Amino acid sequence: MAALADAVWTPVETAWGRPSDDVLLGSIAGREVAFLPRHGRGHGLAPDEIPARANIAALKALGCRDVMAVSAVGSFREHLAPGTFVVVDQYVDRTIRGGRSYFGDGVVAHVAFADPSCRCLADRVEAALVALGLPHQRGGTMLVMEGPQFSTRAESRLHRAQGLDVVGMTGLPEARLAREAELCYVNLAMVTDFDAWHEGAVDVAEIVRVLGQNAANAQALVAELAKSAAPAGACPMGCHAALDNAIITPRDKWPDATRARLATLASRIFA
Ligand SMILES: CSC[C@H]1O[C@H](OP(=O)(O)O)[C@H](O)[C@@H]1O
Ligand SMILES: Nc1ncnc2[nH]cnc12
Repeated sequence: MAALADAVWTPVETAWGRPSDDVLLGSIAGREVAFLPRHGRGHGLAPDEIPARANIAALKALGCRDVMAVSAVGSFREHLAPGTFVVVDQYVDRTIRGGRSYFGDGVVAHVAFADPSCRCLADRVEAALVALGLPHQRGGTMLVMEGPQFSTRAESRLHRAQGLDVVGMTGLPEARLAREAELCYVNLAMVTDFDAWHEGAVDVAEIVRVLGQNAANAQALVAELAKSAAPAGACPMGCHAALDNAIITPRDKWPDATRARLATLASRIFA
């Protein structure tokens, strides 16, 4: 992230443990920006080893309001060629990993997740893509698979026939947790390959090559997004009030330890 001024890698500890790595804190055009590599620097964490709860909790604790997640994805569509960006608006979950909620342990909550992406933040991401002239599609459904192996050809053909757009391994539970943490969240997926439905097979070397070719575009996009104005006050989509009407356990039944942990995530309710 060359655009990040005065950048410092900063350790963060959360009630859900340490995030994937230290967080790079800096600023772009006077706006504070935090960057967290979800696989860690050097890519030492497999998709199911990513501490997603700690990652989102760390960003929340640092005062982040908007989270743009960037993911490398395979494409199920002929027109979504490598190098294309997709502003993801829906997900289909094929993961089996745990750690998908901050709730439980005596405090039960069910947040709405019908519209998993923040439309206001997606508007700003789209505007940045347009400003930079980058190939993109606004909206698209990401299939999140467990991995770490890529899909079989049969799985890939099935998911393509189901009308899904892209496939990745990390978009969930991240988006679920961002909603519970009352953050605005959108995933910007960068297509690195046609998945196995296409000829040939997916190959990490090819993915890394395409990522390398498009890293400058992704960085320029983050810089452009940071320059765009966030709406003043609470998110009009309600992201900052996601826990209103979601908690079913009465306050007087909340165990102290759980309440204290949740207070680090949503102090307006649990502090
Ligand atoms: C390097 S290919 C597989 C790997 O790439 C994607 O990572 P991310 O979502 O963090 O960009 C995919 O989900 C897999 O984890
Ligand atoms: N084809 C693919 N399947 C799953 N995750 C991916 N990340 C990048 N390409 C992928």
